[in-house]
Amino acid sequence: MIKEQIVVTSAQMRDIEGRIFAGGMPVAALMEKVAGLISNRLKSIIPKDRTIGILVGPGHNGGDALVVARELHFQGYQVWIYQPFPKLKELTSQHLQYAQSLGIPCYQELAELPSCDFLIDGLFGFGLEREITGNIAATINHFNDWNCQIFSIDLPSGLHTDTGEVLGTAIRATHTFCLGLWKQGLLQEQALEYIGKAELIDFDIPLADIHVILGEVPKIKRITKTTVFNTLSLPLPPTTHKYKSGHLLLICGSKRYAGGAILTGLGARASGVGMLSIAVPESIKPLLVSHLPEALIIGCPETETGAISDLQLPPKTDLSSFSAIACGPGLTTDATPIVEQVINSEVPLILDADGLNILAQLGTIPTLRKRQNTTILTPHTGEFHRLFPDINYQDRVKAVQTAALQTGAVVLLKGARIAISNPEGVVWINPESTPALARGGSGDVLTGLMGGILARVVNKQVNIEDVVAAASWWHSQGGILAAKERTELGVDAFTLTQYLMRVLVDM
Ligand SMILES: NC(=O)C1=CN([C@@H]2O[C@H](COP(=O)(O)OP(=O)(O)OC[C@H]3O[C@@H](n4cnc5c(N)ncnc54)[C@H](O)[C@@H]3O)[C@@H](O)[C@H]2O)[C@@H](O)CC1
Ligand SMILES: Nc1ncnc2c1ncn2[C@@H]1O[C@H](COP(=O)(O)OP(=O)(O)O)[C@@H](O)[C@H]1O
Ligand SMILES: [K+]
Repeated sequence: MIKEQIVVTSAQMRDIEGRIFAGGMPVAALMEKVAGLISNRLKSIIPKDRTIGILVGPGHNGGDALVVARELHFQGYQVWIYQPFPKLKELTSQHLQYAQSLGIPCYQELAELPSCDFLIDGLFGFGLEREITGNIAATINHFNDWNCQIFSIDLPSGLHTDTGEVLGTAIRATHTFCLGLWKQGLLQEQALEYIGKAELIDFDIPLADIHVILGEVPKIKRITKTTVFNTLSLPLPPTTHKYKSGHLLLICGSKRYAGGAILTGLGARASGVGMLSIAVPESIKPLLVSHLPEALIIGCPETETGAISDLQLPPKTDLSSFSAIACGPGLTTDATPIVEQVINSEVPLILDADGLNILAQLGTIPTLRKRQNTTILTPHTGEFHRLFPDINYQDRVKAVQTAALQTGAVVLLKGARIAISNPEGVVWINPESTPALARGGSGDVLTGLMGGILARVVNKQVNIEDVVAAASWWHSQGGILAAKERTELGVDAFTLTQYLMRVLVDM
């Protein structure tokens, strides 16, 4: 298990820390170690001639901040401390006393504060247990109005450690140094505007202690590069052939939405799948052939509205000839019988877009209960609500767990932080993405990419949720790379497909 993959709640973090202390590690020694690591990171970021304001809370988050203040003071930075609480935990109080004895200016009143270039937020960490109100809330709002960079220790003060919810008010950090293990709240969409750039400060928590509290296989994990690499099944075996590298059937597109079929096809191409077949309405077949010459384009009879009316596969082929099917982008809801047909097949299946809208019309849970093989659903929040009107998707982790449990499918909820669950409640969260992906068509690319990976590895004893996670990570990294080179406005869905391969090259 890799530390970067692990996600904890505040209760789990407290239990893990409890084991470290029970093992004999002195609390004060751990605080020195943690704060030493934070100070070193800060030294590498903040130029020497700058003034740093340190915000100190009543608990050990404040203690960490005071050790940081001391270390930066000795390194020659101009440092001041703001500590508005009447009562501090003992260790925190001792560090405050020592900082005062060193002559570091300490203030209790906002009005007295000098200006500064950077703020360090050590008001609250994972010990925040209730809404922030009154003076402290006003203080946080005041600092948010200062136009300077804020580094939060562990998490921005005011965020709920598990849900990322703002408890009254919260520091809007530009950087967050998460301590030891990733806190669940930092991966929730509602926290994103507060955490800035987040990084993990690894202070050597023994894996044995983590295992005791989280189990050998933790339920909630962050997707990392390693997850993806393990899933992609590389390098290719030297004696492979095209049918051993998977055969994906895409069912997508209509006269109205022809572009969606192209984007899904280009996403699938990037996966390296051995064989790609794409079923589309006959009238758009020439268009698909011109964009994807390597794919077998199956022109199907169409309805008056230009949707596929009959899945006319080539001779000697039926649905069971394919390793996986991805169905939905651009279909329109006129293709209902086609979606019913693939749901009734026994082939591993991804449903997206209109595939999901049709599933919702058919009745999500009873329809999926009939399926024997793997099903993956990839809704955005609108589609999720249509599929699961009774599930509250504010808590996205719980929402995907419930949806997966109810349907037996692997469920991916799209958004800034994609959450994925299998029916046993094992969750992956995609920790990094870019709003540059919030554009029409980028979901089609994801469906194709995921379909291709699924077809390649489905018979190789992989966990299906790992495939879904790998596709999500790869897709987001493609967006991040494209945005870096082309700005956040330069990542249209076609361009995104051109960056996917680059992600692997850089890996
Ligand atoms: N042993 C150590 O030195 C370590 C310290 N760490 C730090 O310790 C932190 C956890 O420390 P604590 O458990 O002391 O908790 P915090 O420092 O997060 O805050 C708890 C304190 O805030 C008070 N409080 C909670 N909610 C409040 C509210 N809404 N308004 C006013 N006061 C409120 C509590 O009564 C308590 O005094 C971590 O976040 C991290 O920064 C660990 O990460 C690493 C190890
Ligand atoms: N704010 C955001 N930050 C990061 N990724 C996003 C954001 N908004 C959307 N995305 C991603 O963009 C894709 C959009 O997919 P979708 O909503 O299906 O669009 P479409 O159907 O037009 O292709 C998904 O992968 C989603 O996770
Ligand atoms: K903090």
